Amino acid sequence: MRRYPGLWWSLFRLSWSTHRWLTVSTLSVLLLSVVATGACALALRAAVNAMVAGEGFAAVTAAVPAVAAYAALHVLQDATATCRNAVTNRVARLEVEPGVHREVAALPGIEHLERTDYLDRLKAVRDGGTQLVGSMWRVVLTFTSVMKLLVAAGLLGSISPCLLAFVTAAAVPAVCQLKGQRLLNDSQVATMEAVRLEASLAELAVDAGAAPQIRVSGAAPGLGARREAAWAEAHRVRLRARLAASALRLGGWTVFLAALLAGIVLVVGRSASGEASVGDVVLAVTVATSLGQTVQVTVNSTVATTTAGSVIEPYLWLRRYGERARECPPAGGAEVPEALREGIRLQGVTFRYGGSDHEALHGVSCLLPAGAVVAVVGENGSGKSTLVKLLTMLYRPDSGTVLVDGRPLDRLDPEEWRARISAVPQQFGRYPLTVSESVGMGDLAGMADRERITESLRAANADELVDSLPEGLETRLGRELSGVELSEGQWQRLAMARAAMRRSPLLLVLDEPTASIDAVTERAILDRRMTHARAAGRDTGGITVVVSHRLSAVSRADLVLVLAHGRLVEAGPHAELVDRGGPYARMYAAQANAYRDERCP
Ligand SMILES: Nc1ncnc2c1ncn2[C@@H]1O[C@H](COP(=O)(O)OP(=O)(O)OP(=O)(O)O)[C@@H](O)[C@H]1O
Repeated sequence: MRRYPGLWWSLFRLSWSTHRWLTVSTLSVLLLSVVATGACALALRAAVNAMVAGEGFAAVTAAVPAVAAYAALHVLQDATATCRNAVTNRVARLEVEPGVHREVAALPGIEHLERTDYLDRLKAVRDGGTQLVGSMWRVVLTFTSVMKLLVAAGLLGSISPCLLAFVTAAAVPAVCQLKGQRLLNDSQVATMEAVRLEASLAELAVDAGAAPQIRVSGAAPGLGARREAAWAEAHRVRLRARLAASALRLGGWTVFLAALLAGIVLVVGRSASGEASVGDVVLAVTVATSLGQTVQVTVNSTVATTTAGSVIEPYLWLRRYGERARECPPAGGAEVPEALREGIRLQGVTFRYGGSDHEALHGVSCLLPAGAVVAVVGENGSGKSTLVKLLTMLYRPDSGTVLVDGRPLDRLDPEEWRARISAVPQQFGRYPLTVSESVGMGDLAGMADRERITESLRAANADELVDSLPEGLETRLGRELSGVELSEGQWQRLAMARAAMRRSPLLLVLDEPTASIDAVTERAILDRRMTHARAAGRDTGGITVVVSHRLSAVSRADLVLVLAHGRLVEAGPHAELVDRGGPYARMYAAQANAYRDERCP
């Protein structure tokens, strides 16, 4: 909570600098409503006292401002809501939410996009801009409500100091409601995991990718039961908290109403004994009635402000995360070489994902020679993708160093390094664009170069695919926008073509680039890429790293790195590793036997 005032102040400044007139209007109507509250009660007292004294003209003179202030109060109530909503929505949608998206995109690496703690908070904040800015205006509203309470206290105190005790009673419902809200918040936090599980299982039930296996295995009832159990668990805890909060609220308002009644009885008694005027009675009733309303607004604003903690906390967390990420930018100072001479050297590279209990890579040391085609193989989870993520600077090693021709990778500017590399990641994007746009995105500078796009498609064996599409390069892709839907392997070929847009990268990473492609085409694509990579590598020393499970497809690589449980267990050319009879030879023999068995049952 200590950082909340700072956040509200920065949101107010943002509101002031971007939507000044709306901000001024909102503040003005809020302040006018405070003045109108006091003016209405005072004018009413004067009118009633004049009437009782038989002073007709004075009564009418006082009644006019009383009616005007009363009318103004109602108009201002609507105007406050309209102005507040308008400024809140504009600042949230036009400033805060786009700011969050910019911040996410500006963070170096992708670690944050794979961390559930980051993603959970991002989800809470992404569409919560209105709640965030609204919380700042709620604070302003609470201030004006407190000012109204002070005005009411002054007016009641002018009748009798005893009535000030009645104002104190107004705090009881506020405290009770806040306590109740805390119970509700705690119950939300306690059941967050069950709610998340319920939501994930609900999504899984309608996920097209998961549907075939769910149908075939008959898992739907089991998943449904698990989902219902998660929902019931969350519902039970939340219902109990809601009942307790309602009981507290009821208790608080009962105390307030009892005090209200006692206050009115007191003033009527004083009036009967001549210590107070009839106008005082009217004033007390008017103020007391509006006090109830003011207390309600104050309580609601305070509760809404504390509820906004569910957005404010994640927002502050994301900001701190961004600040910390920016505090340790790449040291810089080293330039990305024009061409590689030695290659990329890994020295004792160790890495563990945030929240994971084991190292994905442990003490990996090797040289990826300039101009070479390097295959990275190993069983599932052995660390292959992690290795290429470190090479593409999506993550940094926890210890150890990656040297690019002797220059520490983490001293290169990530943007400059990425401008000189190219990659087909394991999870490639399916861009819902036209074919030419989808491929051209591989190098924005070449987006308009049709020849280059066609060449890139040829390099990925995707030229025939494009010829078969209704509008060739201009065919829109993706089911979402009524475009043509491609098969997994066809999408993958487009991703390969995208990576081929950069002609001579210093590092080309192909992480299972052909996993969804049939074995014959895979061999053809990889052979073609390797030939191209070797030719390009001779000029620039560019290195090609291919991650694959099909060992026969990468047997032509210059160097094979074999990973097991995050460790480099073997390295060398294919033939040498086969002769050595170690883990690689065993994996290779097992795959060859399986292939033979398949062909000769
Ligand atoms: N985002 C992540 N958060 C936490 N742990 C992760 C994450 N990604 C991978 N891991 C873990 O790191 C280890 C290495 O994963 P990696 O993806 O590098 O393996 P891989 O060899 O590429 O596997 P596969 O052949 O299945 O693609 C695994 O134990 C995996 O569970």
